[in-house]
Amino acid sequence: MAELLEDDEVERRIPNGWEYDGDEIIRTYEFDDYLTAAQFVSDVAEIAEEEFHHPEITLRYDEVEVRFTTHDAGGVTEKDVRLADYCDGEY
Ligand SMILES: C[C@H](O)[C@H](O)[C@H]1CNC2=NC(N)=NC(=O)C2=N1
Repeated sequence: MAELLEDDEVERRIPNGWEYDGDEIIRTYEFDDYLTAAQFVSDVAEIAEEEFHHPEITLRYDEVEVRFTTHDAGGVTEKDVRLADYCDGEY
């Protein structure tokens, strides 16, 4: 099972634009329209399935909120930080 990262390591490792609330890392991506936002959700879902590590995603009219935590470990691990990078790459 993936090891939990210490708080200071999470803060240091998460990409710009991501926040850490102690249990999850969160980023809200902004879009010009709903369908572009929905396509981003689809792109993230594909990566999540490939990596078998799934975020909580909230799709709104012109933004998408992505939340990662590792349920099996009860907090943030290397997997979450890595997937955050992948999401930024799709944006
Ligand atoms: C059984 C367990 O749910 C699976 O191993 C995977 C599926 N996707 C997952 N996604 C996330 N975010 N955390 C997990 O611990 C996780 N576990």
